[in-house]
Amino acid sequence: MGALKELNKYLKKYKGTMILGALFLTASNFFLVWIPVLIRRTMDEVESLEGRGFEVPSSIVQTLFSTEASKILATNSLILIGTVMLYGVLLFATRQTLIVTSRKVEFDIRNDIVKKLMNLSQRYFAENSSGETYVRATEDVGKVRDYYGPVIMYSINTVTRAGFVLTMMFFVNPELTFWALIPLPFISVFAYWITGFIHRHSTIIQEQYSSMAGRAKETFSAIRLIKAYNRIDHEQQLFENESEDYRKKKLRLDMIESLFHPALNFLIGLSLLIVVWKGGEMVIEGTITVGNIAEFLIYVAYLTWPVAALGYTTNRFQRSLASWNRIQELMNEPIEIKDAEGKVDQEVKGHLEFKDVGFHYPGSDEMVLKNISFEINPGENIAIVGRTGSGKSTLVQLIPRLFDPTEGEILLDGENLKKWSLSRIRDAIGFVPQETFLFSDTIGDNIAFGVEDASQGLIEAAAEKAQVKENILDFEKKFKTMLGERGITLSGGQKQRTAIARALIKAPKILIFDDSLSAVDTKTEDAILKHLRQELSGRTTIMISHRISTIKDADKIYYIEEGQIVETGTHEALLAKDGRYTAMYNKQILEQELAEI
Ligand SMILES: Nc1ncnc2c1ncn2[C@@H]1O[C@H](COP(=O)(O)OP(=O)(O)OP(=O)(O)O)[C@@H](O)[C@H]1O
Repeated sequence: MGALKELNKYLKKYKGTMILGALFLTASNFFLVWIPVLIRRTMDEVESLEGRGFEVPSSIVQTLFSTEASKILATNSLILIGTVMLYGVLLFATRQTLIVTSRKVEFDIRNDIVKKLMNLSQRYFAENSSGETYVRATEDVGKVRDYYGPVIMYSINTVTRAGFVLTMMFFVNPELTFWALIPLPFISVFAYWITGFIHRHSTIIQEQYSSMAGRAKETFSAIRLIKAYNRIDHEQQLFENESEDYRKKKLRLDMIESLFHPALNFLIGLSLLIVVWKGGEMVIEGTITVGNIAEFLIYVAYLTWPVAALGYTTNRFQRSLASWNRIQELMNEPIEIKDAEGKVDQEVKGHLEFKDVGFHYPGSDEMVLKNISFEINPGENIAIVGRTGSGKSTLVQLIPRLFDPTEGEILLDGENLKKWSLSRIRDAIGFVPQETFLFSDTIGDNIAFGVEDASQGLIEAAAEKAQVKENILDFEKKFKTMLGERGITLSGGQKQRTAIARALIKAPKILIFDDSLSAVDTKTEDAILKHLRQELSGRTTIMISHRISTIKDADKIYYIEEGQIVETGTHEALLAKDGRYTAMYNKQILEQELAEI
């Protein structure tokens, strides 16, 4: 019941429309029940004319209203047409209010989910697969929408229609009503059972479909690898297995669905048979008229859908609740990284200080960073080096608060990062991550990503500084060249330089390069660094690299090993120490010499 209350919260905004929709639906059912009455009246009135003889009318105009019989038929037909039209208009109004509202609520819920997801910490995304998250925002929202739309609409429909129809039936003949109603509960139970079965199997089929689609997606993404390794037949076989599984499950569901309507019609037929049989006896006894039987038959037909809908709706309601609970789990996830109350919201100068920072990833006890302490003055240029897996990327991810330290604190301009306005910090940082991600969009828009309404001049200047402008101008559509699935694929080095341009266009106070030049050759690297040096002056810069040539000019270099800073100093000072840094340097010099031979 608590969940129901929560579900209904979303309806508050649309209360007026919902009430209006309920009134339309009630009114439509009110008019509907008069249709059988009119039919019965017509039949009975026409029957009463039997034996009185008919005058043959000479024209259509004369037909209408000219004889007593045609007068009855014409009047009743007009009333009938009017009633049916009124019913139709009200039904249209019902769907336009109730179903349209359910779409609006669906829109609201989906927006809330996406907003929540955007603010959740990296921990959530590490613990939940992107597939699960996608299902929450799509399928689960769709199933919850069923509650606001069909479930509410069919429930109101069942109650009001059954109310009106049963009243009319009892009014005509309570005994015949009793007989006619006998098969109806079976219809309801049958509909409940069959929709449950369909739902369970649809879920299985959906999962199978996702698995098949996932395999196809992976296969096409890796098509070059598959061809190069001559695994086409093997992959084809794997796909066929998945496809065959899907086919079998789908056919089983199709069979059950094909049984649904004949079985339902059989039960409805049973009801109608009882009415004709029992009603026939009553006509012979003189308790009811032939018109009453026709009237009853229509009433029974009217009742069957709402009664079947009872089972169907109960099932859908259960599904909506299950989906709602899954959505609630997501909505109740704590937002761990957020603005503090009374947040610091001022211009960032770029002074950074790590104080005894320790960190382990959520779900793991292993400390990836231990007792990290260092300070960077505004405009200073520092570098972090170390072997793979030593914790370099983890360290820089703490600065834009993608994670918070588990021990110690990080100060920005003397204030703990946690006290700062999140958007202030993130706006002040230009981050070039280790793995470049480019959107399926134009190169220009990819560069302009972090800046609202960036001018073409600004985009081109950023591309120039990142040494990628010439490459872009070589493309036919230049900055309008599409990237990604529907466009071209950039080389690794071009991608990295586009990502650097994306960071530079923000003109940020703090720049972080996480191994951002690994895919460019040393000549291009030199050219980029030369340009960057001017760009970096006045900005706090942290540069991670495996290549000593990239960072040797830094104001200070930190060598990290197993999450700890083990050596610090300028390039020269570190070489003089003849420690790990020197060993790394010598190894790289040797490798370079060997490559040149
Ligand atoms: N999300 C995560 N959950 C758990 N452990 C992680 C996660 N990300 C990284 N690690 C682990 O943390 C350690 C440090 O990783 P990190 O990426 O910071 O190293 P790195 O020095 O940047 O390495 P590289 O130079 O290869 O990029 C590694 O042992 C890695 O396996």
